[in-house]
Amino acid sequence: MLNAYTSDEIRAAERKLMARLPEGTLMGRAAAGLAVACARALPRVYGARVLLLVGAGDNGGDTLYAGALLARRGARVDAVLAAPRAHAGGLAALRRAGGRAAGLPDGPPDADPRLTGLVRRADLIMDGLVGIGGSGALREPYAALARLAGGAPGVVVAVDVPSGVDASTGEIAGEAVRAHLTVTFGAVKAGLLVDPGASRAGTLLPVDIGLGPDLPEPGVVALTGAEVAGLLPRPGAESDKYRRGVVGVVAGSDRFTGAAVLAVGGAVRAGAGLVRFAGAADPVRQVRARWPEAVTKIIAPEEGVAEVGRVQAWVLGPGMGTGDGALELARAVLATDVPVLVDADGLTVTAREPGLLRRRAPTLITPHAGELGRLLDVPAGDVEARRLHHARRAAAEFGVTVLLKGSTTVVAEEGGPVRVNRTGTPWLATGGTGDVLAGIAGAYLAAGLACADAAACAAHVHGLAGRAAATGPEGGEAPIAAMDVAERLPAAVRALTSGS
Ligand SMILES: NC(=O)C1=CN([C@@H]2O[C@H](COP(=O)(O)OP(=O)(O)OC[C@H]3O[C@@H](n4cnc5c(N)ncnc54)[C@H](OP(=O)(O)O)[C@@H]3O)[C@@H](O)[C@H]2O)[C@@H](O)CC1
Ligand SMILES: Nc1ncnc2c1ncn2[C@@H]1O[C@H](COP(=O)(O)OP(=O)(O)O)[C@@H](O)[C@H]1O
Ligand SMILES: [K+]
Repeated sequence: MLNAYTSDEIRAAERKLMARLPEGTLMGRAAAGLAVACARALPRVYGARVLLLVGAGDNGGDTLYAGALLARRGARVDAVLAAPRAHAGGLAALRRAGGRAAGLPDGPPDADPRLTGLVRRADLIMDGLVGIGGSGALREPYAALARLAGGAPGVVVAVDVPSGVDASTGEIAGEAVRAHLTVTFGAVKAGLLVDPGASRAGTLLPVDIGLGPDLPEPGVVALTGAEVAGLLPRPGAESDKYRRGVVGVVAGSDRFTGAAVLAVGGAVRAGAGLVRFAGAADPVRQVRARWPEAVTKIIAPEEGVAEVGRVQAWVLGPGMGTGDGALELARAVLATDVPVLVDADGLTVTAREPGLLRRRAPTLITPHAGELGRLLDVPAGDVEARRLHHARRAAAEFGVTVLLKGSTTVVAEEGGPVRVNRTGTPWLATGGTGDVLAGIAGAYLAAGLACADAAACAAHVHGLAGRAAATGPEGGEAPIAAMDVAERLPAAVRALTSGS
Protein backbone atom coordinates (compact mmCIF):
# COMPACT_ATOMS: atom_id res chain seq x y z
CA MET A 1 0.00 0.00 0.00
CA LEU A 2 1.35 3.42 -0.90
CA ASN A 3 0.20 5.73 1.90
CA ALA A 4 -0.21 9.45 1.33
CA TYR A 5 -0.75 12.31 3.75
CA THR A 6 -1.76 15.93 4.06
CA SER A 7 0.74 18.70 4.84
CA ASP A 8 -0.60 18.96 8.39
CA GLU A 9 -0.12 15.25 9.00
CA ILE A 10 3.46 15.43 7.71
CA ARG A 11 4.21 18.50 9.82
CA ALA A 12 2.85 16.88 12.97
CA ALA A 13 5.00 13.79 12.36
CA GLU A 14 8.06 15.96 11.66
CA ARG A 15 7.54 17.86 14.89
CA LYS A 16 7.48 14.65 16.92
CA LEU A 17 10.57 13.29 15.22
CA MET A 18 12.50 16.58 15.38
CA ALA A 19 11.98 16.75 19.12
CA ARG A 20 14.12 13.61 19.40
CA LEU A 21 16.90 14.65 17.01
CA PRO A 22 19.61 17.33 16.86
CA GLU A 23 18.57 20.46 14.97
CA GLY A 24 19.00 20.30 11.23
CA THR A 25 19.06 16.50 11.06
CA LEU A 26 15.91 16.18 8.97
CA MET A 27 16.90 18.87 6.53
CA GLY A 28 20.28 17.19 6.21
CA ARG A 29 18.62 13.87 5.36
CA ALA A 30 16.24 15.54 2.90
CA ALA A 31 19.04 17.45 1.15
CA ALA A 32 21.25 14.37 0.91
CA GLY A 33 18.43 12.35 -0.71
CA LEU A 34 17.64 15.22 -3.04
CA ALA A 35 21.26 15.61 -4.15
CA VAL A 36 21.56 11.88 -4.90
CA ALA A 37 18.33 11.97 -6.95
CA CYS A 38 19.53 15.00 -8.93
CA ALA A 39 22.93 13.43 -9.54
CA ARG A 40 21.18 10.33 -10.93
CA ALA A 41 19.03 12.50 -13.19
CA LEU A 42 22.14 14.05 -14.78
CA PRO A 43 24.40 12.29 -17.29
CA ARG A 44 27.35 13.50 -15.15
CA VAL A 45 27.57 15.82 -12.18
CA TYR A 46 31.01 17.29 -12.84
CA GLY A 47 30.57 20.37 -15.02
CA ALA A 48 26.76 20.11 -15.11
CA ARG A 49 24.87 23.40 -14.89
CA VAL A 50 22.38 23.37 -12.06
CA LEU A 51 19.92 26.18 -11.35
CA LEU A 52 18.22 26.47 -7.96
CA LEU A 53 14.94 28.36 -7.63
CA VAL A 54 14.90 29.22 -3.96
CA GLY A 55 11.97 30.43 -1.85
CA ALA A 56 12.11 31.92 1.62
CA GLY A 57 11.21 28.82 3.62
CA ASP A 58 12.71 25.45 4.45
CA ASN A 59 11.87 24.14 0.98
CA GLY A 60 14.44 26.65 -0.25
CA GLY A 61 16.75 25.43 2.55
CA ASP A 62 16.65 21.83 1.31
CA THR A 63 17.39 23.10 -2.18
CA LEU A 64 20.39 25.19 -1.14
CA TYR A 65 21.96 22.35 0.87
CA ALA A 66 21.41 19.90 -2.02
CA GLY A 67 22.91 22.47 -4.41
CA ALA A 68 25.96 22.70 -2.12
CA LEU A 69 26.42 18.92 -2.27
CA LEU A 70 26.31 19.00 -6.08
CA ALA A 71 28.70 21.99 -6.19
CA ARG A 72 31.17 19.95 -4.09
CA ARG A 73 31.04 17.28 -6.79
CA GLY A 74 31.96 19.83 -9.45
CA ALA A 75 28.57 21.02 -10.69
CA ARG A 76 28.21 24.70 -11.65
CA VAL A 77 25.43 25.78 -9.33
CA ASP A 78 23.53 29.07 -9.48
CA ALA A 79 20.78 29.96 -7.06
CA VAL A 80 18.04 32.49 -7.80
CA LEU A 81 16.69 33.83 -4.53
CA ALA A 82 13.01 34.55 -5.10
CA ALA A 83 12.49 36.37 -1.81
CA PRO A 84 14.49 38.96 0.12
CA ARG A 85 15.30 36.30 2.73
CA ALA A 86 16.57 32.76 2.23
CA HIS A 87 17.57 29.90 4.55
CA ALA A 88 20.78 31.30 6.10
CA GLY A 89 22.53 27.97 6.76
CA GLY A 90 21.72 26.67 3.29
CA LEU A 91 22.91 29.85 1.60
CA ALA A 92 26.19 29.81 3.52
CA ALA A 93 26.72 26.13 2.66
CA LEU A 94 26.14 26.79 -1.04
CA ARG A 95 28.59 29.69 -1.09
CA ARG A 96 31.20 27.70 0.84
CA ALA A 97 30.91 24.94 -1.75
CA GLY A 98 31.58 27.40 -4.58
CA GLY A 99 27.97 27.94 -5.70
CA ARG A 100 26.65 31.39 -6.59
CA ALA A 101 23.48 33.02 -5.36
CA ALA A 102 21.78 36.24 -6.40
CA GLY A 103 18.42 37.89 -5.92
CA LEU A 104 15.99 38.74 -8.64
CA PRO A 105 16.45 41.70 -10.96
CA ASP A 106 14.02 44.60 -10.90
CA GLY A 107 11.21 44.04 -13.38
CA PRO A 108 9.67 40.83 -14.67
CA PRO A 109 12.00 37.80 -14.32
CA ASP A 110 11.17 36.51 -17.81
CA ALA A 111 12.48 39.76 -19.34
CA ASP A 112 15.88 39.48 -17.67
CA PRO A 113 18.52 38.12 -20.08
CA ARG A 114 20.79 36.78 -17.30
CA LEU A 115 17.98 34.82 -15.73
CA THR A 116 16.51 33.52 -18.98
CA GLY A 117 20.04 32.53 -20.02
CA LEU A 118 20.53 30.56 -16.78
CA VAL A 119 17.21 28.78 -17.35
CA ARG A 120 18.02 27.99 -20.99
CA ARG A 121 21.48 26.62 -20.24
CA ALA A 122 20.62 24.65 -17.09
CA ASP A 123 20.96 20.89 -17.35
CA LEU A 124 18.85 20.62 -14.23
CA ILE A 125 16.55 23.02 -12.39
CA MET A 126 15.58 22.41 -8.76
CA ASP A 127 12.23 23.91 -7.83
CA GLY A 128 12.62 24.93 -4.19
CA LEU A 129 10.15 27.81 -4.24
CA VAL A 130 7.55 26.41 -1.85
CA GLY A 131 6.87 22.99 -0.35
CA ILE A 132 4.29 21.93 2.20
CA GLY A 133 4.25 25.50 3.56
CA GLY A 134 2.65 26.81 0.36
CA SER A 135 -0.93 28.04 0.36
CA GLY A 136 -3.17 29.44 -2.36
CA ALA A 137 -2.05 30.57 -5.80
CA LEU A 138 1.69 31.21 -6.26
CA ARG A 139 2.34 34.91 -5.80
CA GLU A 140 4.76 36.95 -7.93
CA PRO A 141 7.62 36.63 -8.53
CA TYR A 142 7.29 32.91 -7.69
CA ALA A 143 4.62 32.47 -10.36
CA ALA A 144 6.85 34.00 -13.05
CA LEU A 145 9.70 31.68 -12.03
CA ALA A 146 7.38 28.66 -12.22
CA ARG A 147 6.42 29.77 -15.76
CA LEU A 148 10.08 30.17 -16.71
CA ALA A 149 10.90 26.67 -15.46
CA GLY A 150 8.00 25.38 -17.56
CA GLY A 151 9.82 26.37 -20.75
CA ALA A 152 13.24 25.07 -19.68
CA PRO A 153 15.00 22.46 -21.82
CA GLY A 154 16.70 20.81 -18.81
CA VAL A 155 15.35 18.34 -16.26
CA VAL A 156 13.03 19.96 -13.72
CA VAL A 157 13.16 18.41 -10.24
CA ALA A 158 10.49 19.48 -7.77
CA VAL A 159 11.68 19.63 -4.19
CA ASP A 160 9.09 17.91 -1.98
CA VAL A 161 6.16 19.10 -4.18
CA PRO A 162 5.96 21.05 -7.43
CA SER A 163 5.50 24.64 -6.29
CA GLY A 164 1.93 25.79 -6.82
CA VAL A 165 0.44 22.33 -6.24
CA ASP A 166 -1.50 21.98 -2.98
CA ALA A 167 0.39 19.16 -1.26
CA SER A 168 -2.72 17.92 0.58
CA THR A 169 -5.23 17.87 -2.26
CA GLY A 170 -3.51 18.17 -5.64
CA GLU A 171 -5.44 21.34 -6.35
CA ILE A 172 -3.75 24.12 -8.32
CA ALA A 173 -5.03 27.64 -7.70
CA GLY A 174 -2.84 29.48 -10.24
CA GLU A 175 0.55 28.82 -11.80
CA ALA A 176 2.39 25.58 -10.91
CA VAL A 177 5.74 24.04 -11.77
CA ARG A 178 5.68 21.06 -14.13
CA ALA A 179 8.37 18.65 -12.97
CA HIS A 180 9.94 15.58 -14.56
CA LEU A 181 10.77 14.24 -11.12
CA THR A 182 9.48 15.04 -7.63
CA VAL A 183 11.72 14.13 -4.72
CA THR A 184 9.41 14.05 -1.73
CA PHE A 185 10.52 13.80 1.89
CA GLY A 186 9.27 11.65 4.74
CA ALA A 187 6.14 10.34 3.02
CA VAL A 188 4.18 10.87 -0.16
CA LYS A 189 1.84 13.83 -0.06
CA ALA A 190 -1.74 13.13 -1.16
CA GLY A 191 -1.62 15.97 -3.70
CA LEU A 192 1.10 14.15 -5.62
CA LEU A 193 -1.28 11.26 -6.38
CA VAL A 194 -4.35 13.22 -7.44
CA ASP A 195 -4.79 15.38 -10.52
CA PRO A 196 -4.32 18.13 -11.46
CA GLY A 197 -1.32 18.04 -9.09
CA ALA A 198 -0.27 14.48 -9.93
CA SER A 199 0.40 15.27 -13.56
CA ARG A 200 2.72 18.14 -12.51
CA ALA A 201 4.84 15.84 -10.36
CA GLY A 202 6.32 13.52 -13.01
CA THR A 203 8.06 10.50 -11.52
CA LEU A 204 7.72 10.29 -7.74
CA LEU A 205 10.78 9.55 -5.66
CA PRO A 206 10.15 9.33 -1.90
CA VAL A 207 13.14 9.93 0.37
CA ASP A 208 12.94 8.28 3.79
CA ILE A 209 13.87 10.71 6.55
CA GLY A 210 12.66 8.49 9.38
CA LEU A 211 9.07 9.78 9.77
CA GLY A 212 7.46 6.32 9.50
CA PRO A 213 6.66 5.60 13.17
CA ASP A 214 5.23 9.08 13.72
CA LEU A 215 2.79 9.05 10.79
CA PRO A 216 -0.96 8.60 11.41
CA GLU A 217 -3.39 6.36 9.50
CA PRO A 218 -3.31 7.64 5.91
CA GLY A 219 -6.25 9.53 4.42
CA VAL A 220 -5.25 8.54 0.87
CA VAL A 221 -3.78 5.25 -0.33
CA ALA A 222 -2.90 3.51 -3.59
CA LEU A 223 -3.11 -0.28 -3.66
CA THR A 224 -0.14 -2.19 -5.03
CA GLY A 225 -0.52 -4.77 -7.77
CA ALA A 226 0.09 -7.54 -5.24
CA GLU A 227 -2.67 -6.21 -2.98
CA VAL A 228 -5.10 -6.05 -5.89
CA ALA A 229 -4.10 -9.57 -6.95
CA GLY A 230 -4.82 -10.73 -3.40
CA LEU A 231 -8.31 -9.22 -3.46
CA LEU A 232 -9.39 -10.41 -6.91
CA PRO A 233 -12.01 -13.15 -6.85
CA ARG A 234 -10.65 -16.58 -7.82
CA PRO A 235 -12.65 -19.74 -8.36
CA GLY A 236 -11.91 -22.67 -6.06
CA ALA A 237 -12.56 -26.40 -6.37
CA GLU A 238 -16.06 -25.93 -4.92
CA SER A 239 -17.00 -23.07 -7.25
CA ASP A 240 -19.88 -23.14 -9.66
CA LYS A 241 -21.18 -20.31 -11.80
CA TYR A 242 -23.70 -19.19 -9.18
CA ARG A 243 -21.21 -19.16 -6.33
CA ARG A 244 -18.72 -17.19 -8.43
CA GLY A 245 -21.33 -14.45 -8.69
CA VAL A 246 -24.20 -13.64 -11.03
CA VAL A 247 -24.21 -10.05 -12.20
CA GLY A 248 -27.31 -8.42 -13.63
CA VAL A 249 -26.78 -5.67 -16.19
CA VAL A 250 -29.51 -3.16 -16.99
CA ALA A 251 -28.08 -1.06 -19.77
CA GLY A 252 -28.53 0.13 -23.34
CA SER A 253 -31.60 1.37 -25.13
CA ASP A 254 -32.88 1.34 -28.68
CA ARG A 255 -30.70 4.44 -29.22
CA PHE A 256 -27.53 3.23 -27.45
CA THR A 257 -26.84 -0.44 -27.94
CA GLY A 258 -23.03 -0.36 -27.71
CA ALA A 259 -22.93 0.55 -24.02
CA ALA A 260 -24.83 -2.64 -23.21
CA VAL A 261 -22.40 -4.78 -25.24
CA LEU A 262 -19.39 -3.14 -23.57
CA ALA A 263 -20.72 -3.36 -20.01
CA VAL A 264 -21.59 -7.04 -20.50
CA GLY A 265 -18.14 -7.56 -22.02
CA GLY A 266 -16.45 -6.03 -18.98
CA ALA A 267 -18.39 -8.35 -16.68
CA VAL A 268 -17.81 -11.49 -18.78
CA ARG A 269 -14.08 -10.87 -19.19
CA ALA A 270 -13.63 -9.90 -15.52
CA GLY A 271 -14.81 -13.37 -14.55
CA ALA A 272 -18.48 -13.16 -13.58
CA GLY A 273 -19.96 -16.63 -13.02
CA LEU A 274 -22.92 -15.57 -15.11
CA VAL A 275 -24.14 -12.34 -16.66
CA ARG A 276 -27.89 -11.71 -16.91
CA PHE A 277 -28.63 -8.87 -19.28
CA ALA A 278 -32.00 -7.09 -19.24
CA GLY A 279 -32.97 -4.27 -21.56
CA ALA A 280 -34.80 -3.19 -24.69
CA ALA A 281 -35.09 -5.44 -27.75
CA ASP A 282 -32.23 -3.88 -29.75
CA PRO A 283 -29.53 -4.06 -27.10
CA VAL A 284 -30.66 -7.59 -26.21
CA ARG A 285 -30.11 -8.61 -29.86
CA GLN A 286 -26.66 -6.99 -29.90
CA VAL A 287 -25.59 -8.51 -26.60
CA ARG A 288 -26.68 -11.98 -27.72
CA ALA A 289 -24.78 -11.60 -30.97
CA ARG A 290 -21.55 -10.51 -29.28
CA TRP A 291 -21.71 -12.37 -25.96
CA PRO A 292 -23.48 -15.70 -26.33
CA GLU A 293 -22.31 -16.42 -22.75
CA ALA A 294 -24.84 -13.93 -21.37
CA VAL A 295 -28.44 -14.80 -20.50
CA THR A 296 -30.73 -12.08 -21.85
CA LYS A 297 -34.25 -10.85 -21.28
CA ILE A 298 -36.20 -8.12 -23.02
CA ILE A 299 -37.91 -5.97 -20.43
CA ALA A 300 -40.19 -2.93 -20.47
CA PRO A 301 -39.60 -0.30 -17.77
CA GLU A 302 -42.92 -0.94 -16.04
CA GLU A 303 -42.04 -4.63 -15.58
CA GLY A 304 -39.04 -3.85 -13.40
CA VAL A 305 -36.40 -6.56 -12.90
CA ALA A 306 -38.30 -9.07 -10.75
CA GLU A 307 -38.49 -11.61 -13.61
CA VAL A 308 -34.87 -11.33 -14.72
CA GLY A 309 -33.67 -13.99 -12.29
CA ARG A 310 -31.61 -13.95 -9.12
CA VAL A 311 -28.40 -11.91 -9.20
CA GLN A 312 -25.81 -11.05 -6.54
CA ALA A 313 -25.24 -7.50 -7.84
CA TRP A 314 -26.63 -5.13 -10.45
CA VAL A 315 -24.95 -2.81 -12.90
CA LEU A 316 -27.38 -0.06 -13.79
CA GLY A 317 -27.14 2.67 -16.31
CA PRO A 318 -24.73 2.61 -19.29
CA GLY A 319 -26.62 3.86 -22.35
CA MET A 320 -30.05 3.24 -20.79
CA GLY A 321 -31.32 6.70 -21.70
CA THR A 322 -32.55 9.45 -19.44
CA GLY A 323 -36.31 9.41 -19.97
CA ASP A 324 -39.06 8.48 -17.54
CA GLY A 325 -38.76 4.79 -18.45
CA ALA A 326 -35.10 4.82 -17.43
CA LEU A 327 -36.00 6.43 -14.11
CA GLU A 328 -38.62 3.76 -13.54
CA LEU A 329 -36.06 1.01 -14.17
CA ALA A 330 -33.58 2.74 -11.87
CA ARG A 331 -36.20 2.77 -9.11
CA ALA A 332 -36.80 -0.95 -9.60
CA VAL A 333 -33.11 -1.90 -9.49
CA LEU A 334 -32.33 0.34 -6.53
CA ALA A 335 -35.27 -1.16 -4.64
CA THR A 336 -33.58 -4.60 -4.65
CA ASP A 337 -31.62 -5.86 -1.65
CA VAL A 338 -28.31 -6.61 -3.40
CA PRO A 339 -25.35 -4.31 -4.18
CA VAL A 340 -25.99 -1.94 -7.08
CA LEU A 341 -23.47 -0.10 -9.23
CA VAL A 342 -24.96 3.03 -10.79
CA ASP A 343 -23.20 4.48 -13.81
CA ALA A 344 -23.73 6.96 -16.65
CA ASP A 345 -27.42 7.49 -17.56
CA GLY A 346 -28.35 5.69 -14.35
CA LEU A 347 -26.69 8.57 -12.50
CA THR A 348 -28.29 11.22 -14.67
CA VAL A 349 -31.77 9.90 -13.86
CA THR A 350 -31.07 9.37 -10.16
CA ALA A 351 -29.84 12.97 -9.96
CA ARG A 352 -33.58 13.77 -10.27
CA GLU A 353 -34.31 11.64 -7.18
CA PRO A 354 -31.03 11.34 -5.23
CA GLY A 355 -32.95 9.79 -2.31
CA LEU A 356 -33.01 6.57 -4.39
CA LEU A 357 -29.32 6.10 -3.60
CA ARG A 358 -30.03 5.78 0.13
CA ARG A 359 -30.44 2.03 0.42
CA ARG A 360 -29.79 -0.63 2.98
CA ALA A 361 -27.66 -2.73 0.59
CA PRO A 362 -24.32 -1.32 -0.64
CA THR A 363 -24.32 1.16 -3.51
CA LEU A 364 -21.37 2.10 -5.71
CA ILE A 365 -21.62 5.05 -8.06
CA THR A 366 -19.12 5.48 -10.90
CA PRO A 367 -19.51 9.03 -12.25
CA HIS A 368 -17.20 11.07 -14.43
CA ALA A 369 -16.81 14.71 -13.44
CA GLY A 370 -19.91 15.84 -15.36
CA GLU A 371 -22.14 13.21 -13.77
CA LEU A 372 -20.86 13.90 -10.27
CA GLY A 373 -21.27 17.62 -10.92
CA ARG A 374 -24.93 17.04 -11.77
CA LEU A 375 -25.46 15.05 -8.58
CA LEU A 376 -23.77 17.68 -6.43
CA ASP A 377 -25.01 20.67 -8.42
CA VAL A 378 -21.52 22.03 -9.14
CA PRO A 379 -19.81 22.60 -12.50
CA ALA A 380 -17.83 19.65 -13.93
CA GLY A 381 -14.70 21.85 -14.01
CA ASP A 382 -14.91 22.31 -10.26
CA VAL A 383 -15.17 18.55 -9.73
CA GLU A 384 -12.04 18.06 -11.87
CA ALA A 385 -10.17 20.78 -10.00
CA ARG A 386 -11.08 19.38 -6.55
CA ARG A 387 -11.40 15.63 -7.01
CA LEU A 388 -10.71 14.52 -3.44
CA HIS A 389 -13.10 17.06 -1.98
CA HIS A 390 -16.03 16.27 -4.24
CA ALA A 391 -15.62 12.48 -4.14
CA ARG A 392 -15.53 12.56 -0.32
CA ARG A 393 -18.44 14.97 -0.20
CA ALA A 394 -20.62 12.77 -2.44
CA ALA A 395 -19.78 9.67 -0.38
CA ALA A 396 -20.88 11.45 2.79
CA GLU A 397 -23.93 13.15 1.31
CA PHE A 398 -25.44 10.10 -0.41
CA GLY A 399 -24.10 7.36 1.85
CA VAL A 400 -22.54 5.52 -1.10
CA THR A 401 -19.09 4.51 -2.33
CA VAL A 402 -17.95 6.85 -5.10
CA LEU A 403 -15.58 5.94 -7.92
CA LEU A 404 -14.82 9.25 -9.64
CA LYS A 405 -13.40 8.63 -13.12
CA GLY A 406 -11.07 10.78 -15.17
CA SER A 407 -7.37 11.53 -15.37
CA THR A 408 -7.01 10.27 -11.78
CA THR A 409 -9.57 7.75 -10.58
CA VAL A 410 -10.39 8.14 -6.88
CA VAL A 411 -12.58 5.88 -4.77
CA ALA A 412 -14.13 7.42 -1.67
CA GLU A 413 -16.27 5.93 1.07
CA GLU A 414 -17.18 7.16 4.51
CA GLY A 415 -14.95 5.92 7.30
CA GLY A 416 -12.08 4.74 5.09
CA PRO A 417 -9.15 6.24 3.20
CA VAL A 418 -9.60 7.44 -0.36
CA ARG A 419 -8.06 4.97 -2.79
CA VAL A 420 -6.29 6.42 -5.80
CA ASN A 421 -5.65 4.40 -8.94
CA ARG A 422 -2.38 5.01 -10.76
CA THR A 423 -2.48 2.36 -13.48
CA GLY A 424 -4.51 4.19 -16.15
CA THR A 425 -3.46 5.97 -19.32
CA PRO A 426 -4.94 8.98 -21.10
CA TRP A 427 -5.58 6.62 -24.05
CA LEU A 428 -8.54 5.40 -21.98
CA ALA A 429 -10.25 8.73 -22.65
CA THR A 430 -12.39 7.29 -25.44
CA GLY A 431 -16.10 6.49 -25.66
CA GLY A 432 -17.23 3.30 -24.00
CA THR A 433 -14.29 2.53 -21.71
CA GLY A 434 -16.40 3.61 -18.73
CA ASP A 435 -19.04 1.02 -19.69
CA VAL A 436 -16.38 -1.69 -19.60
CA LEU A 437 -15.26 -0.46 -16.18
CA ALA A 438 -18.83 -0.68 -14.86
CA GLY A 439 -19.06 -4.30 -16.01
CA ILE A 440 -15.75 -5.20 -14.33
CA ALA A 441 -16.70 -3.62 -11.01
CA GLY A 442 -20.15 -5.25 -11.21
CA ALA A 443 -18.55 -8.69 -11.61
CA TYR A 444 -16.39 -8.07 -8.53
CA LEU A 445 -19.40 -6.89 -6.50
CA ALA A 446 -21.30 -10.02 -7.51
CA ALA A 447 -18.34 -12.12 -6.38
CA GLY A 448 -18.72 -10.60 -2.93
CA LEU A 449 -16.12 -7.83 -2.80
CA ALA A 450 -17.04 -4.77 -0.73
CA CYS A 451 -17.78 -1.67 -2.80
CA ALA A 452 -14.45 0.08 -2.19
CA ASP A 453 -12.46 -3.10 -2.94
CA ALA A 454 -14.52 -3.84 -6.06
CA ALA A 455 -14.07 -0.26 -7.27
CA ALA A 456 -10.34 -0.06 -6.55
CA CYS A 457 -9.64 -3.47 -8.11
CA ALA A 458 -11.75 -2.67 -11.17
CA ALA A 459 -9.99 0.66 -11.73
CA HIS A 460 -6.58 -1.01 -11.32
CA VAL A 461 -7.26 -3.87 -13.73
CA HIS A 462 -9.05 -1.59 -16.23
CA GLY A 463 -6.06 0.77 -16.20
CA LEU A 464 -3.63 -2.10 -16.79
CA ALA A 465 -5.76 -3.47 -19.62
CA GLY A 466 -5.99 0.01 -21.16
CA ARG A 467 -2.24 0.41 -21.01
CA ALA A 468 -1.60 -3.02 -22.45
CA ALA A 469 -4.03 -2.26 -25.29
CA ALA A 470 -2.35 1.10 -26.01
CA THR A 471 1.24 -0.15 -25.91
CA GLY A 472 0.96 -3.68 -27.27
CA PRO A 473 3.94 -6.08 -27.27
CA GLU A 474 5.97 -4.09 -29.81
CA GLY A 475 6.24 -0.90 -27.71
CA GLY A 476 5.16 2.57 -28.75
CA GLU A 477 1.59 3.72 -28.15
CA ALA A 478 -1.53 3.76 -30.27
CA PRO A 479 -5.18 4.70 -29.89
CA ILE A 480 -7.48 2.08 -28.44
CA ALA A 481 -11.16 1.20 -28.66
CA ALA A 482 -13.21 0.37 -25.57
CA MET A 483 -13.64 -3.26 -26.65
CA ASP A 484 -9.82 -3.62 -26.76
CA VAL A 485 -9.84 -2.91 -23.02
CA ALA A 486 -12.37 -5.69 -22.37
CA GLU A 487 -10.36 -8.08 -24.55
CA ARG A 488 -7.14 -7.35 -22.66
CA LEU A 489 -8.63 -7.99 -19.24
CA PRO A 490 -7.62 -11.66 -18.96
CA ALA A 491 -4.01 -10.86 -19.92
CA ALA A 492 -3.94 -7.97 -17.42
CA VAL A 493 -5.21 -10.24 -14.63
CA ARG A 494 -2.71 -12.94 -15.60
CA ALA A 495 0.14 -10.43 -15.44
CA LEU A 496 -1.10 -9.15 -12.10
CA THR A 497 -1.51 -12.53 -10.48
CA SER A 498 1.83 -13.80 -11.79
CA GLY A 499 3.50 -10.73 -10.29
CA SER A 500 4.97 -9.52 -13.60
N1 LIG B 1 9.89 20.66 8.87
C1 LIG B 1 10.85 19.75 8.70
O1 LIG B 1 11.33 19.14 9.60
C2 LIG B 1 11.35 19.47 7.38
C3 LIG B 1 10.94 20.26 6.30
N2 LIG B 1 11.45 20.06 5.11
C4 LIG B 1 11.23 21.00 4.02
O2 LIG B 1 10.59 22.15 4.48
C5 LIG B 1 9.46 22.42 3.67
C6 LIG B 1 8.48 23.20 4.44
O3 LIG B 1 9.13 24.37 4.79
P1 LIG B 1 8.35 25.65 5.37
O4 LIG B 1 7.45 25.22 6.45
O5 LIG B 1 9.37 26.65 5.73
O6 LIG B 1 7.47 26.10 4.17
P2 LIG B 1 7.83 26.24 2.60
O7 LIG B 1 7.24 25.11 1.89
O8 LIG B 1 9.25 26.52 2.39
O9 LIG B 1 6.97 27.50 2.22
C7 LIG B 1 6.93 28.64 3.06
C8 LIG B 1 7.38 29.85 2.32
O10 LIG B 1 6.66 29.95 1.10
C9 LIG B 1 5.96 31.19 1.09
N3 LIG B 1 4.69 30.96 0.43
C10 LIG B 1 3.65 30.21 0.86
N4 LIG B 1 2.68 30.19 -0.04
C11 LIG B 1 3.10 30.96 -1.08
C12 LIG B 1 2.50 31.33 -2.30
N5 LIG B 1 1.29 30.91 -2.66
N6 LIG B 1 3.20 32.13 -3.14
C13 LIG B 1 4.45 32.55 -2.79
N7 LIG B 1 5.03 32.23 -1.62
C14 LIG B 1 4.37 31.44 -0.77
C15 LIG B 1 5.84 31.60 2.50
O11 LIG B 1 5.72 32.99 2.53
P3 LIG B 1 4.72 33.69 3.58
O12 LIG B 1 3.35 33.22 3.18
O13 LIG B 1 5.13 33.18 4.91
O14 LIG B 1 4.96 35.11 3.33
C16 LIG B 1 7.12 31.10 3.10
O15 LIG B 1 8.19 31.99 2.81
C17 LIG B 1 9.03 21.08 3.19
O16 LIG B 1 8.24 21.12 2.03
C18 LIG B 1 10.37 20.41 2.94
O17 LIG B 1 10.88 20.81 1.68
C19 LIG B 1 12.47 19.05 4.90
O18 LIG B 1 13.68 19.70 5.06
C20 LIG B 1 12.34 17.90 5.85
C21 LIG B 1 12.28 18.35 7.23
N1 LIG C 1 -6.99 11.48 -19.01
C1 LIG C 1 -7.28 10.26 -18.57
N2 LIG C 1 -6.32 9.48 -18.02
C2 LIG C 1 -6.61 8.24 -17.58
N3 LIG C 1 -7.85 7.67 -17.66
C3 LIG C 1 -8.83 8.40 -18.19
C4 LIG C 1 -8.61 9.72 -18.66
N4 LIG C 1 -9.79 10.20 -19.11
C5 LIG C 1 -10.70 9.22 -18.94
N5 LIG C 1 -10.12 8.13 -18.38
C6 LIG C 1 -10.78 6.87 -18.02
O1 LIG C 1 -11.55 6.42 -19.14
C7 LIG C 1 -12.83 5.94 -18.72
C8 LIG C 1 -13.90 6.83 -19.35
O2 LIG C 1 -15.11 6.60 -18.77
P1 LIG C 1 -16.41 7.47 -19.13
O3 LIG C 1 -16.09 8.92 -18.97
O4 LIG C 1 -17.53 6.92 -18.35
O5 LIG C 1 -16.59 7.17 -20.66
P2 LIG C 1 -17.79 6.47 -21.43
O6 LIG C 1 -19.05 7.01 -20.80
O7 LIG C 1 -17.65 6.90 -22.84
O8 LIG C 1 -17.66 5.01 -21.24
C9 LIG C 1 -12.77 5.98 -17.20
O9 LIG C 1 -12.32 4.76 -16.70
C10 LIG C 1 -11.77 7.08 -16.91
O10 LIG C 1 -11.19 6.98 -15.64
K1 LIG D 1 8.93 22.92 -4.40
